[in-house]
Amino acid sequence: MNASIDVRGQSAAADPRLAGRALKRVAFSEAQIAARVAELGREITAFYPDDDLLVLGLLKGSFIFLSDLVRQIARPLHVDFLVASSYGDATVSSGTVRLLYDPETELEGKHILLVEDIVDSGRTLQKLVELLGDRRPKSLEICALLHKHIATHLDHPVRFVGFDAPEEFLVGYGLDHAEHFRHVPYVASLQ
Ligand SMILES: O=P(O)(O)OC[C@H]1O[C@H](OP(=O)(O)OP(=O)(O)O)[C@H](O)[C@@H]1O
Ligand code: HPA
Ligand SMILES: [Mg+2]
Repeated sequence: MNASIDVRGQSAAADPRLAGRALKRVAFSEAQIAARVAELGREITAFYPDDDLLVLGLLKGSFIFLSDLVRQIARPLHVDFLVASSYGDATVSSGTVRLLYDPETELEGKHILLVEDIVDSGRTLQKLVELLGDRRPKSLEICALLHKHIATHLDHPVRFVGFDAPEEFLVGYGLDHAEHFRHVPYVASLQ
């Protein structure tokens, strides 16, 4: 295992969750994430004027972020999920975003907040924004924990961003590589 120690006070070496798999360095520690998620919750609470907010979590990657984030939003809301996949076991997008589950909730006339773990190539977001836009929501905003800022073809701004992310493949706090590392409580670069 690579024994590099994180400069932000958390180490990915000697973490029993990794089962001997190497991670290069911690990019965002548990404490940093918790503080930023609380700030995002305050920003989102202040942003929405009335009661019909539907928070749509994009699975699988957003499952931890979403569950932490909604507990920091101090207003009524509903939660539903979308499931999409494009990476499989790879560290680059396959280019095809497969929608595996579509929410049953009526979206028309509602404020929708789509919650993503990471915006990388932007393909996933672009496809979902087109799909959700067709359902005539009252508003559609995006909240992403991590944004690599390399997407060139996003029609819709990402209104709420947790952290600007390095151009490295990141895992932990919901993000996987070949389904490993989702339960790691910090975000680390793979290699
Ligand atoms: O901006 P993009 O290049 O499209 O990448 C971002 C998306 O890719 C990942 O999903 P993945 O296909 O790995 O599915 P998962 O959430 O189940 O891990 C990630 O969780 C985002 O949803
Ligand atoms: O950096 C990443 N890590 C995990 N999943 C991802 N999906 C797109 N980019 C990433
Ligand atoms: Mg994935």
